Amino acid sequence: MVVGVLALQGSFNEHIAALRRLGVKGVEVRKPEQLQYVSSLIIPGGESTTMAKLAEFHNLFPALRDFVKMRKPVWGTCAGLIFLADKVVGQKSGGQELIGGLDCTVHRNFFGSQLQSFEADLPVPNLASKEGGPETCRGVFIRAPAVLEAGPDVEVLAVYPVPPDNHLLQL
Ligand SMILES: NC(=O)CC[C@H](N)C(=O)O
Repeated sequence: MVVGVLALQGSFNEHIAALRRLGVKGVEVRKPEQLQYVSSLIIPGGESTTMAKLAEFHNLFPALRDFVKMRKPVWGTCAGLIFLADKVVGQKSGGQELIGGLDCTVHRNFFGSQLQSFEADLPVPNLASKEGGPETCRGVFIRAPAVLEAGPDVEVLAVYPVPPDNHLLQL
């Protein structure tokens, strides 16, 4: 099993290093043809507008969409999640190209700027009972997006509750 990591911009090195710690072979993907040699793909965090421009420049979108359509496993972290969403709000003017395939609406910068970044423990009871891991998972929210709506076939693994008086809900 070889896991591809989209290596255009952002935290691809960290994902490759995490795979190495797990004993899984991870390879950097920069060209469309490299997708043929990986069984699954991670799209890292970073800056989704920049990443989309680079993906467009390298003509990666058609191959990425085919990869998703073949139902091969794809993991999106932060900017990677934005890439995979069917719908995005809060885009820069002119919009940005998406891969799509994940039936959800994502707000690109829901939690604000870099200064508003934070960490929180998220309860993951279903994961813990199915996989036997810890009851919580540390969430790191760096200029983080939020999933505002998810379709009926999307399984939600963890939720970060936003208080009803939070300014973010007025966005
Ligand atoms: N940590 C991240 O990947 C942040 C994503 C960022 N909000 C974006 O628009 O791309």
